[in-house]
Amino acid sequence: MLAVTYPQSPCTHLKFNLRNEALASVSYQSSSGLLPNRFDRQGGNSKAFQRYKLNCRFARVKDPPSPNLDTVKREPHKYFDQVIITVRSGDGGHGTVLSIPNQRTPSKSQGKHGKEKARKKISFKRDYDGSLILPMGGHGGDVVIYADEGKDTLLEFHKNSRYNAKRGGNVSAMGVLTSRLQNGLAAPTLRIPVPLGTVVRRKHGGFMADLAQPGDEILVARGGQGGISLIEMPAHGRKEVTALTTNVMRDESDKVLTFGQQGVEVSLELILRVVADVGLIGLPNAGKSTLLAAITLAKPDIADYPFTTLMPNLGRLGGDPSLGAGKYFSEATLADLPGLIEGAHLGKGLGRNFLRHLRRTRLLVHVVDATAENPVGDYRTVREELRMYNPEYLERPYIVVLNKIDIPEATDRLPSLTQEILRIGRDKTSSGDAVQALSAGVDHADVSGFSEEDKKVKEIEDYPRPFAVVGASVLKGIGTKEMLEEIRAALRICRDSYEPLAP
Ligand SMILES: Nc1nc2c(ncn2[C@@H]2O[C@H](COP(=O)(O)OP(=O)(O)OP(=O)(O)O)[C@@H](O)[C@H]2O)c(=O)[nH]1
Ligand SMILES: [Mg+2]
Repeated sequence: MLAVTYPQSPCTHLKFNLRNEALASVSYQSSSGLLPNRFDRQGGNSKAFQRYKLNCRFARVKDPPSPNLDTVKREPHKYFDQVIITVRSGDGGHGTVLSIPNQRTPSKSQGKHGKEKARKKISFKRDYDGSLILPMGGHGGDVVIYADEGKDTLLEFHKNSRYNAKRGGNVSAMGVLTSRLQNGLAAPTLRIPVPLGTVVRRKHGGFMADLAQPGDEILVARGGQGGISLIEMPAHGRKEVTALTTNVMRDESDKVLTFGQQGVEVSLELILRVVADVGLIGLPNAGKSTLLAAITLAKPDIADYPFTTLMPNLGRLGGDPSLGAGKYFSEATLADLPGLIEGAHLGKGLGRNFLRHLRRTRLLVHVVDATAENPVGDYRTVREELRMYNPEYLERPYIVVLNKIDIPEATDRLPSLTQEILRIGRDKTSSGDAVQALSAGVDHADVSGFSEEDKKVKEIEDYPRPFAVVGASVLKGIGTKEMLEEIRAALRICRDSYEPLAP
């Protein structure tokens, strides 16, 4: 079934079956009214969308509208970071059947020159052991997938999901064996570039490769071998076809074939895991994209509605001048991820799809909107989502940015919010992991005097406290310098404690 969207009415989805008959037209609004059209189009895993999907399977439109195909555009696939492609390596080129040319014995009358001429005629290509070398069909093209720094997304694979390598060339000559016969041309390798951090898996099989570094590559389909050539020899008054090698293909009647081997077709799943040093997380609208735009050259979409960011944006942080040029930490990559909401680990919002991008990050920057109704509750929600998705993410060093402190209401709350957040999580003296090294360097606020309720929550919230909590307005540039210093300091420590990064 093909889902199409009319550009004029972004909330309308028309379902078509393969014969292009419309099955139903659906229009819906989110109940909260919060979700913008862009989310509606992309957020197919929202409950509302799934319910409608089920309903519309049974609904048939009596008079299917005949859409003007020029105005219909395919809805972009929501899983931009996951795609299935089919690749096929090239078939091998064919060999041929050749006959030995007539080699008349020179007569005595031809003299010395005649004998030499006749000898030249039979100087075919021979192997080291003297056996004849017959030309082979060209090797079919292999298919290789490689990591390319110039690629950012897998989107193009949704438009083109089939890749065929070329077949090898046939042996061009037919007929008589000569010394000049060439092998068929080998087909070039089909090289498919993918972004760094792409994992290649067989569709119905296992893991094949993790293309994390520039130049990483994997041969996913080997081209077919070129067909061999046969030689026709006169034997007992009739001609018999003989293969000069034992490595031959035979048909059902045991006849030796000169056909090249067929290429192979494989379906592959490509999964993009963003490779970044720092992952920006937080609820929708917290200001993650604004933060990225403030400290890097990236230009992500920013808007005052949730789910503005639909796919991760990457930005590069300039080198730390205090370390000097050429020092081991000169820059870091930041990934701004779509906002997480409660239930993200179950696939709500856009969350689950993107949570896996955190896997390759060393440091998390958790952005909290300090003007929100309950910033500490929001903070907890996101921590809880991380825990539900993968408890290891909770152990990852992180910094909390209390954002939007340009608004007076947030400025007033900043000290109390900072205190509250610093009280959540594992005590710096409790046994821990490498993150403890980070916590040890932090001058945490006074955490004595927990209430009973706090103590209970602490049991669940058994994760390290943030490396730092900073107040900032990334929009107005307030506190961004301090925030950057904290990010850099944390990254320096991460580099020391977490080499090499787990794949
Ligand atoms: N007053 C104020 N507004 C801010 C600040 N930072 C961001 N905003 C505003 O908050 C809104 C959301 O900002 P985004 O950067 O798009 O938020 P986001 O976290 O990337 O949102 P999603 O992509 O939806 O997850 C925009 O209108 C920003 O202008 C800030 O420091 N102060
Ligand atoms: Mg954003």
